[in-house]
Amino acid sequence: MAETPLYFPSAERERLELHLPTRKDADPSSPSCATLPFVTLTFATSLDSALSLGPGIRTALSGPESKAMTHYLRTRHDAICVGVGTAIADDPGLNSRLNAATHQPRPIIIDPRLRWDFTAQSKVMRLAREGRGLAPYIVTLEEEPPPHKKKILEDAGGKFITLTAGHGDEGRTDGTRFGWRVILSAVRQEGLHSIMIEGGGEVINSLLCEDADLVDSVIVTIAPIWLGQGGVTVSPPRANIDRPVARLSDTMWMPLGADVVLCGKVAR
Ligand SMILES: NC(=O)C1=CN([C@@H]2O[C@H](COP(=O)(O)OP(=O)(O)OC[C@H]3O[C@@H](n4cnc5c(N)ncnc54)[C@H](O)[C@@H]3O)[C@@H](O)[C@H]2O)C=CC1
Ligand SMILES: Nc1nc(O)c(N)c(N[C@@H]2O[C@H](COP(=O)(O)O)[C@@H](O)[C@H]2O)n1
Repeated sequence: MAETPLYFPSAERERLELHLPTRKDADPSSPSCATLPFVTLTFATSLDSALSLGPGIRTALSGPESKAMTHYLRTRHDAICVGVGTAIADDPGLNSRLNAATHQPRPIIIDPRLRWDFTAQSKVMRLAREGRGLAPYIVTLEEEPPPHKKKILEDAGGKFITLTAGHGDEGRTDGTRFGWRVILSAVRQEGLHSIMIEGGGEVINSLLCEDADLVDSVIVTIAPIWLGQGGVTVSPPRANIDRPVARLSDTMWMPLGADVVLCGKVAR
């Protein structure tokens, strides 16, 4: 059944503008056009900092108004990133279903060991084949992904991006952690100038813990609900016991339906 398109009013679009990538970020003659993409960290959280009821449980937090905002953000970024945990748990579309959307973001899935079976009935591949979204770029450690998977992915316009693990391995012993700077630089090398990072918990916590300065803008939907213990939470490990991980400056709070959206920059 066709989904109803989402609407996001122009007054709210204008309020978000300061927190979004600009054309300058993609203009090679501009100093803003850097070697890394413009990074927006954006997710929906409960009052107890949970993204979902638990690993593997798709949980709707955003109301219709803030969901429309997220789909507007998807039209304003070249790429959209989630971890393999989210790809498996949610089977997300990662496209924009905004009314009259003219731009779709490139899904980037961080999947070092190729756990996600995108070849079966994944929504993101179906949308790509239907021309309603783009096929994913899958960031992996595997130097030789299975040829049949490679063909399916490439036929739809996607690809595997093989990176080596490095910088950031401290927190993991299995050697499968990419440094975020490495991931972002690979994304930029694909000609993508802006990326919204949606989650899930491990993606967000590792990004904030490793280098919150990589984040240019934060746009968080806060939903008026406590999910309770056992959820996937945003709570990055602290490098220094007596220092917070990061603080936001230039904050703007925007009520949207029953939710409130917090925008800000990581204070430097
Ligand atoms: N409320 C919201 O806005 C959102 C909610 N979610 C929820 O989050 C949950 C999934 O979160 P998680 O289980 O934490 O999974 P995740 O989506 O963060 O994926 C974790 C996996 O990604 C890979 N990964 C992440 N960072 C990596 C790095 N730097 N280097 C190499 N590999 C890396 C690893 O394989 C890791 O096991 C789901 O329940 C989903 O519904 C996800 C996105 C947004
Ligand atoms: N903004 C927002 N609000 C929620 O309540 C959510 N659960 C999420 N989740 C993120 O959106 C993805 C689903 O996207 P599709 O609608 O299927 O395109 C999900 O995978 C999370 O990244 N986001």
